[in-house]
Order: sequence, then C-alpha cells, then structure tokens
Amino acid sequence: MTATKGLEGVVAATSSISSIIDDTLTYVGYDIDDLAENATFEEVVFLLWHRRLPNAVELEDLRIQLANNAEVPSQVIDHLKAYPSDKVHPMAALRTAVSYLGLFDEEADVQTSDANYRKAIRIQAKIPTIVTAFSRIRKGLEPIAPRKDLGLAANFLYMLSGKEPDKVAVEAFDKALVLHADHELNASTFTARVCVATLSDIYSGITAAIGALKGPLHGGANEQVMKMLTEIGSIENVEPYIREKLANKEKIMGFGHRVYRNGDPRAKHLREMSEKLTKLTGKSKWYEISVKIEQIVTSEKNLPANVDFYSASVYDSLGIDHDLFTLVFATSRTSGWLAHILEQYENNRLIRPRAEYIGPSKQVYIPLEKR
Ligand SMILES: CC(=O)SCCNC(=O)CCNC(=O)[C@H](O)C(C)(C)COP(=O)(O)OP(=O)(O)OC[C@H]1O[C@@H](n2cnc3c(N)ncnc32)[C@H](O)[C@@H]1OP(=O)(O)O
Ligand SMILES: O=C([O-])CC(=O)C(=O)O
Repeated sequence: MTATKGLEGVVAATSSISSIIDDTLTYVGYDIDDLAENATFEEVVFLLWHRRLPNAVELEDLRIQLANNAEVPSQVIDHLKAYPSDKVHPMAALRTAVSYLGLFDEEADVQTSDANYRKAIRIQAKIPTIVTAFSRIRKGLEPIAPRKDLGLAANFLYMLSGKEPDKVAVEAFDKALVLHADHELNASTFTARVCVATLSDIYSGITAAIGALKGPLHGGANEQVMKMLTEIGSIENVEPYIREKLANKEKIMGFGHRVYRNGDPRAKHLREMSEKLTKLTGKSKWYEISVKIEQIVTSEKNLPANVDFYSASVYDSLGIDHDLFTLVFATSRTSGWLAHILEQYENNRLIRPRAEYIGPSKQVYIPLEKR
C-alpha cells in the first residue's frame, strides 16, 4: 500500500453535482460563467439539490420556504450571546451555533429523504441569520429578524447592517454566493461526506464541514488575503512585500489550487466585481494592490489567483468585517455541502480508506517499571 500525500488525484466518489474538467467548472453541467452572469443564488440552490433549474413557481416556492424558515430558536440567539465573542473566531462561533441549532430540530435524527430535504431548507435558511446575529451581538447590537419579502442575499445584508441594501450590493453579493456554492470534492465537502457516510446526521455533517472550511489553506484564505492587503497598505509596498514572502518560501494567500492548473474560472468574475465595487466605494486601492500582487505572483511562480483572492476586496467593499469573510463563503457553500450530503445518503457506503503504516514494527512490550 502506497499513500498519495493529500490524496492528490485520487477519485474518491461519484457525483452528479459539480465537475472540474480541464479547468472548467460546471454545476450540473452548466458552466459557471453562464450561471455567474444569469442565475440567482436561489436558482443555484435548487439546481444543486434537484439537478435541474427551477421554473418560476418552483423558484418562488423555494424563496418562500427559505424566508419562512430563516428565524432561529431564541435559545440559539441566547447561546450566541454567551460566547466570549472578543476572543473567538466567528467561524468557531458558527461551527458551535450550527451544532447547537441541531439540538432544537426534532427531525435531526430522522433519516428519510423527505426529512433530510426539510432539514436542508432549514439549515440553509438559518445560517445567514446566525452569521449576522453573531456579528451584531459582538458589537453590542441586537440581532435583526429576517424579512419574509427578501431573497437570501438581500436578507443577509439587511440583517447585517439593519439597512435596506442597495441593488448593486445585493446583486454583487448574490453573484459571490453563486460563485462559491459548490466545488466538487473540496476539503470541506469531502469532510461532510465522510461524516454522514457513517449515517450520522446532517447537522454533524455541516458542523464538520464548517470546521474544515475554517482553515487558511481552504476557505479561511479570503480573510488572510485582506490581512495581507492591509499589511501592504500601498501600491509601492507590494513589490518588496511579495518578493520577500516568495524569497522566504512563504505562501501568498489566494493563489494556487490543487485542481486548477491554468487558473480558477471564478477568479475573473470576482476580479471584475472588485474593480467595479472598489471604485464605487472609494476603495480602488485594494483592487490596484491586488492586481499588482497577481502580476508578480503569476510571473514569478506561475500561480494563478483562486476564488479567495479577489473575493476579499469584494466583501470589504460591501462593508463586511474581515473576519466574517469565511462565513460568507460558508453561507454559500452550505448549499453545496447539503447537496453532497443528500447525494451521499442516496447511495451510501462508509468512507474508510487505508493508511500506509510508516511507524516502527516488531516492538516488544516493556513493563512500566523498566521504562
Ligand atoms: C476555496 C479554496 O480552498 S481555494 C485555496 C485557498 N487557499 C489558499 O489560497 C492558500 C494558498 N495556497 C495554497 O496553500 C496551495 O496552493 C493550496 C493549499 C491551495 C493547494 O495546495 P497543494 O495542491 O497541496 O500544493 P502545495 O501546497 O503542495 O504547493 C505546491 C508548490 O507550489 C507552491 N505554492 C502553492 N501555493 C502557493 C502560494 N499560494 N504561494 C506560494 N507558493 C505556493 C508550494 O510552496 C509548493 O512549492 P514547492 O514544490 O517548491 O515546495
Ligand atoms: O476545490 C478546492 O480544493 C477548493 C476550492 O476552490 C473550493 O472549495 O471552492
């Protein structure tokens, strides 16, 4: 038995949800470029969960179901209020709150496909409420209840700020959600599938996935990108900062990818959005610094930007706190995690690979008093 480090190139599941072939990303066969330009997040959620686009009635029905299920039990809000919010990362708060939320779902351990679908709606609907409530609570503000007349993107921005979001912001946020919704067998989705393949419940699968997304090699990279942009601070500092990092063999956050070789197709959409939104908000500096970083890293290391790179300046332009960036990713990716969890349940087999043992062998037990 020979291990493949990081399971690179290992095909670990069949799936009909999304694919990456020759650097092209599709959701159920629809090119991400097509969806980014034309689809709303709710349409993508329906597509991932049903493997077809909804008609107008089905889409409105899903929007209503998500809106009707967006409130969270008061115990969850009280729980969020008890977190040491000045000390914990918001991803840890989200992970804990989603696990806690599961305690109030009477169907949490009911494993029929109808019950699993109902739970998928509830989880997708409630995550924006949890994220925005935590954000407000830690600032000493009261959470804002979700509105039934808004779509998921608009509701998220409304609950975050308490103000009716403008059309440009809602459209940009919705597009970001479309771009992040699913991505084949990435680390967090694989984690979710491994978890539920033991026939554990959906809340456990989503909680595990949030834990995996939190890391800076995966979803946590978008926050690190903003940290880097802030440290660089001005266009003149880009060159020395990046060259020093590369010379020290440090990773530049937001670059590289396990699967894409010639670039992440989502990055160009986020680059365009970053250019437009940073200009509108008087924060063009972040876009210009980002472009310069990209030029250097691409020419020096031949590493293209990934989805996390330009999403940082996009979220900053939308007024989102930097340590909430990965929670925005989680809000969107929950749709993909849920699609994969439902797919795993439909055709389940325990996921249990092997390890290549490289430790000592033929050891003889030494009694405690002789050690
Ligand atoms: C949504 C997402 O999860 S997208 C990815 C988000 N993560 C990041 O942006 C973090 C930065 N990027 C990385 O750490 C990596 O490119 C990953 C984790 C995305 C992919 O990792 P892997 O496929 O395991 O590649 P690995 O880390 O082995 O890198 C291969 C080589 O490229 C280099 N490399 C990879 N990414 C980077 C980077 N961002 N900056 C500098 N060098 C890099 C590595 O140092 C390594 O060089 P070496 O062969 O000389 O040692
Ligand atoms: O696929 C991956 O390894 C990481 C990624 O880009 C994603 O999850 O969107």
